[in-house]
Amino acid sequence: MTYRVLISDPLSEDGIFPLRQASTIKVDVKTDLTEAELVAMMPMYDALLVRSQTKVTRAIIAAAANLKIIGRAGVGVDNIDLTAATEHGVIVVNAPDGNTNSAAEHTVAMLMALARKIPQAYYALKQQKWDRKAHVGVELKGKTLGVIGLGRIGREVALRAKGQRMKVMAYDPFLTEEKADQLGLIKGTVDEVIKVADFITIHTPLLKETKHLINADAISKMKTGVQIVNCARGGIIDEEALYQAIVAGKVAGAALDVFEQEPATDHKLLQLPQVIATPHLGASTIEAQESVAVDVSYDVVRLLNGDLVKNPVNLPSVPKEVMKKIEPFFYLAEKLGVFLTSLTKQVIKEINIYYSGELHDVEVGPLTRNTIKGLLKHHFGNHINDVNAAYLAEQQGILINEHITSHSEGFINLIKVEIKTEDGTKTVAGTLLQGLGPRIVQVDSYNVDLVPEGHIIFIRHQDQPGAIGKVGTLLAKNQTNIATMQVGRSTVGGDAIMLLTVDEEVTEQDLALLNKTNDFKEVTGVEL
Ligand SMILES: NC(=O)C1=CN([C@@H]2O[C@H](COP(=O)(O)OP(=O)(O)OC[C@H]3O[C@@H](n4cnc5c(N)ncnc54)[C@H](O)[C@@H]3O)[C@@H](O)[C@H]2O)C=CC1
Ligand SMILES: O=C(O)CCC(=O)C(=O)O
Repeated sequence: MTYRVLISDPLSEDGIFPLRQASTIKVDVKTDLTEAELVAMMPMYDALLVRSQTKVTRAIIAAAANLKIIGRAGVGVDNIDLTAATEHGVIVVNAPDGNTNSAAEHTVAMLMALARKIPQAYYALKQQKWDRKAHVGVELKGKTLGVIGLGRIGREVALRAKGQRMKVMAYDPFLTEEKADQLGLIKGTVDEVIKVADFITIHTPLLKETKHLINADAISKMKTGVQIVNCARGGIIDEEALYQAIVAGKVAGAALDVFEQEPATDHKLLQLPQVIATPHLGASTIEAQESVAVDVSYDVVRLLNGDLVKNPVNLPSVPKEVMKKIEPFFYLAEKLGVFLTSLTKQVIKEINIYYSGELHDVEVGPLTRNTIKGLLKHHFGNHINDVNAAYLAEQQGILINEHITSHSEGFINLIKVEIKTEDGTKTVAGTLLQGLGPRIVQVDSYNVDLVPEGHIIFIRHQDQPGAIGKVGTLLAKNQTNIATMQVGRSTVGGDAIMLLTVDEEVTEQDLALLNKTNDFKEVTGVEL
């Protein structure tokens, strides 16, 4: 099998060696494609690798029938329609660490260039103007740098600013006093930071909450003469508000690597002498480009080999050691879902999954996704996978609850799945027996011992003499051979179940024959 990978933005050739050397992968590099061209080409590709130029829209994702993974060689994934990717079961990965250093260095370069008006002086000198008065700057030493967003890049910038003997005050929703002390900086709220800072640098992602975080109101709270650096994302600063504040003399200068609309060649901010700018160059170093390309390439190779990816964006990442513990349960979880959903034709309203025994202290999210996949496979076929299982369930209005209990009913580990439908509640439970593999051990209130695979006939009936014999005789008429059989009953003569495994796929004729007798309350074929 050969997988096809499309690289639609310029990536470091040295960085994509993991793809080039994989014998099962064919790489095409085609840049500057329009959306329509991508829509037309995508059906033949299994993976798409981009930087920030390609806008991976819903239309492109919807057209990509074979697409399994989108790799973003960089941090920000705002050029990818994540909702559409999740909905279509396409995993998105990025390279969160590869360009941190380059982006931090670029920010510091912009900060220093801004403080000392280096680009303006350079530009004047190139025009043969030796004007020293016009380019008097300010020192960084002793000034306060306000850092909004203290993630990977923000932290590196803060440390470098301390090297310039600046005071650093930062805001990040995850910044604790302890962490701030360790880093030698002051923790503040956004308002506190922007009020005291002489220079402000932004390092958040562009989110609903951060869009126009720096707007006219925020600027009005800043010191007159403040200077602002944005090497994160255009759109975090309200560009019109910044323009007006610079013209009014409130903001003394701005250094911008990013713009709300890129490319931004004729932006009015660029007309202001107080604004210095670069065309989104934060990550543009040989080292960063090689590093991010290597990281996403390896993740594409991992996924296409059926392995776990390292940097998923639309799936929580699970540490390797946890994954090792829960991976053996994936099969069981999915089969419990398939089994249970086969027993009802009603719409599922609620799913409760109980994890117990040795599963009580692990990250069970991946198991839940496998269970949901099993439960909904019936409706969504191969379209459902780990990436979109929870999303699709949510879209159907199904309530999903995970319960961690210590009560494992005598088993070392137990997964119990309960669904609520118009019909009432149905449950199935399974365990992983050491050395023996997975078993279904409970169906509703009946204890059973069933290997969850193959062709199964599930029957609900009244406990009475001859019931078992009748099933054997009827199936024999269709030449259907029973491999194993189990019965369970609530009380003598009460409600009972039969679980038969048969050699071939359960046919409509088998079910029709059993149903015709009216001796059985429910007859269902289950394919596991
Ligand atoms: N100019 C360029 O070429 C590059 C730009 N970037 C951009 O830089 C930004 C930061 O990247 P990283 O540090 O790698 O990301 P990160 O994920 O490590 O850090 C982002 C931080 O922002 C914080 N944050 C989220 N919402 C916030 C809010 N409302 N207020 C304050 N903080 C908030 C998060 O808690 C997190 O600590 C991203 O927007 C990324 O796309 C990254 C690399 C290169
Ligand atoms: O690919 C690039 O050069 C942009 C890098 C960037 O903005 C990011 O990684 O978020």
